[in-house]
Amino acid sequence: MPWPVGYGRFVFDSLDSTLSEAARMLPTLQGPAWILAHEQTAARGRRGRDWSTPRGNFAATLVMRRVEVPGVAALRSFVASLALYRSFGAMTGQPDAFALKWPNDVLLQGGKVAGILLESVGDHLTIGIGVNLRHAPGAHEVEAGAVTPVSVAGVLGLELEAAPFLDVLAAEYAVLESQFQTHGFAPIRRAWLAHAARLGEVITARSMRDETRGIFEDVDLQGSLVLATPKGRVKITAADVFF
Ligand SMILES: O=C(O)CCCC[C@@H]1SC[C@@H]2NC(=O)N[C@@H]21
Repeated sequence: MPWPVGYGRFVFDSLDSTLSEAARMLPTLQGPAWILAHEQTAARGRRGRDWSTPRGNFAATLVMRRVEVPGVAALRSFVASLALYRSFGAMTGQPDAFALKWPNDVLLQGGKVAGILLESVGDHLTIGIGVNLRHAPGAHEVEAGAVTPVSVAGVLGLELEAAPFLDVLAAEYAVLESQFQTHGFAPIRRAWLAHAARLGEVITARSMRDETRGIFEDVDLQGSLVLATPKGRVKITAADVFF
């Protein structure tokens, strides 16, 4: 797939974090850009957690100017996770092995294979993407009850390389980004839901403050998780989901 027109591409051997490098590079960038590192020494995950990137895994950040209000810009986590889903399908030939977990994890045969962290830097948005291509942390390294981490190599026996993975992901992302800009979130949401894990099943959403258990009914047009609970429909804007 050709590299998408208008996007920068920067590849580093080792960085503290591609998110941090994106923030440092911002003043020099002319347009949206992808920043890849073959190793990260101080990577961060969602909710202040660490993220491990040994060599062989994929770590990249897409940085772009934020033109919408923050709530709309944050919907790009769905654009990015859908692009990841499509890239996995294209690179492995096994799309049905993958599923999407709200808000933006990708699962491979039920285990977490990729995560996304969105950050705002002034009027820019950075979308950090980590994929366990070769290595996955041990189950004891993640929160109790969390989905077990897995790698593409461990589950499918395929040894994918980070740079070609970036080329496919950047192309898939650019197609979806232009769809998002033209048609808004609705088609992205529909496509995302078509690959959602545990839709129609009972799940638990846990935030810093509370825990809600209910049937995973929908993701609304604001990207909120909609659970049907004994007390009625509950919309959740930020939480971790447990199965
Ligand atoms: O907690 C999660 O699931 C999100 C993990 C995001 C990790 C990626 S790796 C590339 C980018 N750089 C970072 O420091 N974090 C993100």
